[in-house]
Amino acid sequence: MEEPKKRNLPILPWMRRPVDIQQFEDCPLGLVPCLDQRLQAALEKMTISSLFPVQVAVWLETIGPGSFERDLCINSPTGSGKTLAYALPIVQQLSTRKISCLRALVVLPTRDLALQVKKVFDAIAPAVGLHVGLAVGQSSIEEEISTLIKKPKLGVGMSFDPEGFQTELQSSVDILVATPGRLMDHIKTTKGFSLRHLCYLVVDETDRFLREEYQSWLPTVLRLSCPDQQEVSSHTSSYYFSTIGQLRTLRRCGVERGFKGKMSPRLVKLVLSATLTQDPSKLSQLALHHPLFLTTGPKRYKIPERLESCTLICESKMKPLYLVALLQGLRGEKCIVFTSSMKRTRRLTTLLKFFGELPFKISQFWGQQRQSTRSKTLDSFRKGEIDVLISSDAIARGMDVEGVRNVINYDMAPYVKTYIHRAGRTARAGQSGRCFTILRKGEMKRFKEMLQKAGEGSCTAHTLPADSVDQLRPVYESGHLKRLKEGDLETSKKKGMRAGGIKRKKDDVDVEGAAAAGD
Ligand SMILES: Nc1ncnc2c1ncn2[C@@H]1O[C@H](COP(=O)(O)OP(=O)(O)OP(=O)(O)O)[C@@H](O)[C@H]1O
Repeated sequence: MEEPKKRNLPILPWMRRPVDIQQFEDCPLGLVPCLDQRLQAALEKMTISSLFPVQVAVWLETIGPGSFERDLCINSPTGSGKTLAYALPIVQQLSTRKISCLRALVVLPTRDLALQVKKVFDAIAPAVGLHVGLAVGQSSIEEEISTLIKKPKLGVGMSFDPEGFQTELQSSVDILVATPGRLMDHIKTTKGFSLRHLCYLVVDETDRFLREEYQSWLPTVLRLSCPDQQEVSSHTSSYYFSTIGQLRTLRRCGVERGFKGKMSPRLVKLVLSATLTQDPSKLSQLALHHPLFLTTGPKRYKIPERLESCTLICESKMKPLYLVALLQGLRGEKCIVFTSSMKRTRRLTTLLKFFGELPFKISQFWGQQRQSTRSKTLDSFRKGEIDVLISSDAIARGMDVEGVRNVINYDMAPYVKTYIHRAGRTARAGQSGRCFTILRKGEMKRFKEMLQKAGEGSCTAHTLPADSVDQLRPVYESGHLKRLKEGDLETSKKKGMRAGGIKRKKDDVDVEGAAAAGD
């Protein structure tokens, strides 16, 4: 797949002189200025003894002298601890709140990521009496509403009628972690769900969001979280915020926002990614207020310090054999193998199963599996019951699984951003890791160019033990491919019959693909 042609975009003035996160060092918890003792204890319970550089940098711009005065755009490598970088200051800041209402909204592109981020908030927020909610699809909306909205206490014989109680309904949660679709469902239909008290908006994996199909939630949230602007229609809001909104300065004040007679502090936004877009038109959708750019080093992208990039060259048809030989050599170390689509993920998993007894346990993960299946698979992978996870790009962004030692690109990443996010599933939190890419000879040049863009100057050519591939060859050539082809044929015949001869929908490239293409 060809990388889309680069447009020469002007660099926004505020992006030209960023804060370099590299100038910060790990900071022991005892030395973090103003850190609430209860939060320190909660962090220690998580076995965290010091803050990482990006967490220190963000802390200083929020709780420290920066005092949340500016919106923050944070570009920091995969696994560098961005989640806690925003969760900790928000929780500390809300710890003094008097009334429970929805004050912080964290939006993530996938359910799996939302679940993961909620766990981080759950580990610290209860320590200061805050409640965290979750709004994601593929779960019962009624159950979700019952966790998000407090029902009023009723007298004997009275029944609950949400219409009648609309103005009195209160949020049960102070912080909400959500995916855009379910968030919009609540905005449109849940009685008592209100964004008018919102103080903090976090857009994690920002560049995934600033794509067309995700755009509608953002203007809606911006409009509804600004109480005096609720009448601005969504049609006019993007113009409004890109012009008047940026010139207007709502003064921050230390009072609870949204209550009668008090000034409303503006909504503070934190946007983050390991591959933050620099495209002015995309960033303008966020209506950033006096933004401050925090980035790591002088280059646009940075991959983790202790990540080693390796290549393995072979002919296309030999890829399965090289993969099996490579996995055998890794001796059960936790690995994620990335393919280019859901279909290829299923196919490769089936193919590996034809090899019979292999010295590692495999499973598969792709975007359109049921949520319960995906969560179960991730859980088993985390627990070490699975050694090798074959996956589409559904897992490429943000997913944090401890102990992943290797990432293998069975299919080369189509874009530099995809490479960075896939590779970033290993070498997290200062650990070491390797990212292997299986390539055809002709792909080498393009791969090296991509590595350079990713800020990685070198890669190691990995060699397999001389006979490891040859040993697999006879059994593979005699039967596996043939059986897989027959299996494929059978499945498509059945599907064809079920669909009444209607052509099947094109098997898609899973979520990451198109997202990584732009800017
Ligand atoms: N201060 C810390 N000390 C030790 N471990 C930490 C600390 N902060 C975060 N971690 C751990 O580092 C890992 C990576 O953190 P996190 O998922 O927030 O990274 P990220 O920067 O968001 O990565 P990505 O860009 O891939 O989403 C997690 O396992 C987290 O528990």
